[in-house]
Amino acid sequence: MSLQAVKYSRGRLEVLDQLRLPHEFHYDSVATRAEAFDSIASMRVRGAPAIAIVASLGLAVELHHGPVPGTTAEEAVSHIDEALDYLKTSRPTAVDLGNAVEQLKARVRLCGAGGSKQDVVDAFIDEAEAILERDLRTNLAIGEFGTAWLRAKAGASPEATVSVLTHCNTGSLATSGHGTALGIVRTLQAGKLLRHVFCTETRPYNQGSRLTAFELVYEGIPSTLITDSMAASLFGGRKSDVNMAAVIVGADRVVRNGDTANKIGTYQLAVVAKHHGVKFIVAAPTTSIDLETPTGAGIKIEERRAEELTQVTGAVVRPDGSVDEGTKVTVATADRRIGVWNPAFDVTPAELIDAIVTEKGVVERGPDGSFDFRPIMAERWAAVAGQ
Ligand SMILES: CSC[C@H]1O[C@H](OP(=O)(O)O)[C@H](O)[C@@H]1O
Repeated sequence: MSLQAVKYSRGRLEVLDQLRLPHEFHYDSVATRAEAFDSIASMRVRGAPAIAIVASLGLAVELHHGPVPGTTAEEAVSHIDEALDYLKTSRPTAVDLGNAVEQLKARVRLCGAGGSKQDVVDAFIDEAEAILERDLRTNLAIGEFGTAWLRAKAGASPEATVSVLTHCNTGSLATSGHGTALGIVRTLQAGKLLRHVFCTETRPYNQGSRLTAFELVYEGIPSTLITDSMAASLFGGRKSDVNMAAVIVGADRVVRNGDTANKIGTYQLAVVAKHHGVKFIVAAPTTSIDLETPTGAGIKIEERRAEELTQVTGAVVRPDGSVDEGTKVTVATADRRIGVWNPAFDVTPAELIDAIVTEKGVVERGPDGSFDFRPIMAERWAAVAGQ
């Protein structure tokens, strides 16, 4: 049984507050679009698929309890469109949220033509619940495809188990369950192909040390936590008994040529992996693929507030190691504060990625150094090409 980022039944959504992990296990009730927005923007819930799920279900719960303004189907469609446009602004980089918004809008528009106001509300709730239900199946398929690829291309076998490194958190706390990159780790473990998984701390939010380590220990998966700066030494000094086969990461947005936005620090892991001959694979549902953006240059990278770097776990650790709980830097001292640059993501160029594992199959980098998603996303390609 893995940890659950969300608990949902029709009319009720509870979201695990990941800012409190691993010290405290607390679920917030989310019953409105505003509560869903705040949970996402504050990163109490995070992870590209989980963000889309909470936004969709948070609005579904609000609509379930009503009242929904207006009397006609058209008024209901317009009300929902406005709410979805608001939720889409909660975090800009992960494309799953934008794709879920478009999927939900299309469903209610279809129903709005000739249906009643209640038909539109029911259609929205059904579609939001379908997004939740589909996510777990997607992650299990990613796990199977990724494991098969590692067996074929990285020599994973019960006789020659492999070690992998993962960055950030892409497990049950970032999805509806099983996970994407961490889903491949779970499937490797279930198939007795995993020797060891290394997870990076993933500063400054510490998704690795607070969330991934928590998931791995919770399930007894053999694992070691390292700081983000230790990866090169791990690969460079890797002993044969580690058998480091691949870096496996998630994605917030994969664009048409395969360039991939993911947690800050991913790009440097790709460079180090290339230097040391370690495979580098991205695990992402097709809902994380944005065919409308040609290259990584078109990806908006979210920048977050300086305090995420200057305050560690809500306190400031003084030079002598003592902790000052909740220290706030006042305006008077602002001129003495260090400048901070805090991009939440970076872009790994396609040329550094060996394969992108989706629920519809694995796409490998082509001879021209980019990726061709047409074989697994023909319909979406046609729609984009037709624009
Ligand atoms: C399957 S989660 C994908 C992706 O989302 C995470 O970002 P954040 O924790 O800021 O929401 C991270 O980049 C994961 O790789």
